[in-house]
Amino acid sequence: MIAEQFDFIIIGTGPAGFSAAMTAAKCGKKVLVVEKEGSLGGVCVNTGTFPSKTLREAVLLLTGHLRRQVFEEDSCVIGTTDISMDKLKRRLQYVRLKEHAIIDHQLLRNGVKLVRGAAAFLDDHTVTIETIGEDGTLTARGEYIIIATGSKPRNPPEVPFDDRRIFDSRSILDMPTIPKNMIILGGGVIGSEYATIFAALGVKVTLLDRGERLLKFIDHEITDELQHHFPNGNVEYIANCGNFKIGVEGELAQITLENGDSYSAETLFFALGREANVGGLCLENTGVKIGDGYYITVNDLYQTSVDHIYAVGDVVGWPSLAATSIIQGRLAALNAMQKRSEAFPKIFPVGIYTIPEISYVGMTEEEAREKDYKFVVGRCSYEELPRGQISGECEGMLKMLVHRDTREILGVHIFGGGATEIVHIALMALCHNAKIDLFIENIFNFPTYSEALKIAALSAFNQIERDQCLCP
Ligand SMILES: Cc1cc2nc3c(=O)[nH]c(=O)nc-3n(C[C@H](O)[C@H](O)[C@H](O)COP(=O)(O)OP(=O)(O)OC[C@H]3O[C@@H](n4cnc5c(N)ncnc54)[C@H](O)[C@@H]3O)c2cc1C
Ligand SMILES: NC(=O)c1ccc[n+]([C@@H]2O[C@H](COP(=O)([O-])OP(=O)(O)OC[C@H]3O[C@@H](n4cnc5c(N)ncnc54)[C@H](O)[C@@H]3O)[C@@H](O)[C@H]2O)c1
Repeated sequence: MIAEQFDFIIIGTGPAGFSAAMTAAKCGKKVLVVEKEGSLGGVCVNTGTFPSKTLREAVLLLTGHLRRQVFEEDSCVIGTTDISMDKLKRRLQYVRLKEHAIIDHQLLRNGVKLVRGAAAFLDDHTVTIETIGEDGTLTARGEYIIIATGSKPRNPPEVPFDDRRIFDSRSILDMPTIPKNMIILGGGVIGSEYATIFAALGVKVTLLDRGERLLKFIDHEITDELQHHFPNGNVEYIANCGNFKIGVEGELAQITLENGDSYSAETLFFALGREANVGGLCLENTGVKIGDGYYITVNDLYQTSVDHIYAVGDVVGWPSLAATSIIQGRLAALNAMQKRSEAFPKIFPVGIYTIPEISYVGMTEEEAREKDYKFVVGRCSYEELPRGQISGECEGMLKMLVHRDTREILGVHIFGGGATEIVHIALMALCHNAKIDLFIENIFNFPTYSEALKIAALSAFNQIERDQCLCP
């Protein structure tokens, strides 16, 4: 069989693969994209980012979560309204289908060839594709190949997943009904986001983690705020859970901890991390090396150990975000074409879509202390923020870490409405080594959530001035 020749073969249509394909196609390259699933967009569109964020918005709308706070209405949801899993699933599917069509159309109009099927390497330049349709097995040769195969939930074999009582992040949204109670194992991003979403829906959630606190990597004051404001008080957090055994007892899922404590619920959601999709790629037919945790090893240009094979997105490990995968895909394609030299940004924001949401950029207070920085913390509470009062979002805060001598902003951490949007203003400030004066001297729309940045900057300014007066 003669293999068709391409400038680029890209394996996977998640954010990493899609962005690589578009970058190469816009530069006039002949591009083949291979996708093994029937639907385009990867975990991002089908089981991860899109569905979880769509569920969050749907739950906020249908339960009237904010409205209930503003008008002090009762919080009980299940059984009192027409919210059902079927209704939620219809909304998730509508958004997925819209996105599939957008991706399909954008690839088509940019001349990218799309083949649906599983790709595997024959050698360093050739892949075979077991197509889903009637085309059988195809072979293609690429001058460059970009692996963007993503990740899947890390599911240990001893956990009896049955997609009826015990679920992972792929299957949780296929639950037939909304349970009255749920155990979530894992206080990482997935566990914390879903815990607050289901809690807002009226589900009693028991959230277990082996760590002392949720979301260990974020500023501790922000996690404390999250734990104090769990929606409807419906989340019980159990820290330091230790080893566990998971089973089923009648119709209930059950988890027993090493200290003997046992918890049962209609649903158990296992959310303990993810692992790279490298199985089935036949990487042994290439010189591509796999490193710690089975992630593909890459250099700063996203080249694997074979110069013309690149890898991007979740398959290379941290930070494993849709946000960062998009830029990695672009960088790999640009580097292969030797177009221009851009580097992965040193500073980037993280958005966590709990209810209320969290976002941050830059150093945490704990990091600033460890590094012995001289800093002050400027704060703004949403209770005192006009926009917070008006919108009924009084649960929230913004803290700004500021260097005491230079007045440069070191980090911004936000918990509350608009957090994942306003963080980008802070990002721009950090990228330009801005001082708090930038926020103090410029005019912001009023009333806005962004004003929290101005108030926190003023609060930091006052502390610096006061300290300078005390110690001239
Ligand atoms: C529940 C959840 C919520 C999330 N929320 C967010 C969020 O809010 N914000 C954020 O930035 N990130 C979020 N993420 C992370 C984000 O979804 C991932 O970082 C992102 O999808 C990774 O993109 P990717 O292109 O590397 O891989 P993926 O999106 O996983 O896509 C990989 C694609 O490759 C295909 N593939 C695999 N092997 C082959 C093969 N051999 N041949 C052909 N095709 C193959 C797969 O079918 C898949 O379509 C979330 C993840 C989860 C699980
Ligand atoms: N908003 C976002 O950007 C977003 C949202 C969801 C997911 N994601 C991506 O998905 C990835 C995976 O998320 P995740 O939450 O599954 O993984 P994670 O690695 O973030 O969290 C896993 C959690 O499980 C805990 N844990 C691990 N082993 C344990 C054990 N044996 N017993 C008890 N607790 C244990 C860890 O302490 C950790 O808190 C994230 O790293 C992130 O990249 C991003």
